[in-house]
Amino acid sequence: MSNNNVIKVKDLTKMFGDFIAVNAINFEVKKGEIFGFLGANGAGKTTAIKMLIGISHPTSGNATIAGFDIYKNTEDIKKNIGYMSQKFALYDDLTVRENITFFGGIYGLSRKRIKEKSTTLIKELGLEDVSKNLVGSLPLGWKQKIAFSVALLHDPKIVFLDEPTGGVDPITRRQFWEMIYKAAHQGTTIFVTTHYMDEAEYCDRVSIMVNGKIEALNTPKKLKSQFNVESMNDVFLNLARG
Ligand SMILES: Nc1ncnc2c1ncn2[C@@H]1O[C@H](COP(=O)(O)OP(=O)(O)OP(=O)(O)O)[C@@H](O)[C@H]1O
Repeated sequence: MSNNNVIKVKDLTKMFGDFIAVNAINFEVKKGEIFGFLGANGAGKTTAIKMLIGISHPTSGNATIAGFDIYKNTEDIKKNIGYMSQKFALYDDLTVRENITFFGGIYGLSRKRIKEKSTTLIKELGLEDVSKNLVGSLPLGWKQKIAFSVALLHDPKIVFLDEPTGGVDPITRRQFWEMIYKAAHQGTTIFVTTHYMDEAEYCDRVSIMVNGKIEALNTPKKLKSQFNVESMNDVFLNLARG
């Protein structure tokens, strides 16, 4: 195993009673890689992510995140990762700047650093005119772009994105992915779930989970050639149909 692998997962399993939600999954993710974690609804993606970020205890198996053990080093994991999802991102009743300040505080950044980061971030996102507006008043796509930047505030080694672009229009999704590429280019590892197959094409490698198991894992190009199809959508349909 190379030291370049910032996520290492070995036989990771989660059971709820007799039901196996995540069934002995294995994979590794490299520094700066964009890793797509795909699967139909209920395949086990969120359950797996919860174990990887140290908020759910596995039934069995192992994993390390940025070198930290998911059983023993959950606090270190939290300091070294960012997280955002479609369901939880920012506080609607705080302004853009207040959200940045709030999350910066949670991540342990100094007041000075928070101020610097807010100014740069608001400028980079072109949000100068709305920085004092409540986040709840902004379009969903803007919120998700701000939420992604906020998830990167503390310069995490890995960022976990659970359906970050759900419900966002195609143009804004494309802009969101430009932000993902930029972060990955700067060395941040991106672990992303999505139901949009065009987004699967943007990933360096993609795993596809079916009923708790990883049934395929490779680059989009190799997956398409393996299944002898033209698109990731067809790869996905082949696997989901079983
Ligand atoms: N706390 C729980 N107790 C019992 N079953 C659970 C629990 N959490 C998840 N499950 C079940 O585990 C399976 C996997 O759920 P999970 O949320 O991980 O899927 P998912 O791939 O993230 O789906 P989606 O794309 O809909 O978010 C589902 O059948 C779900 O009902």
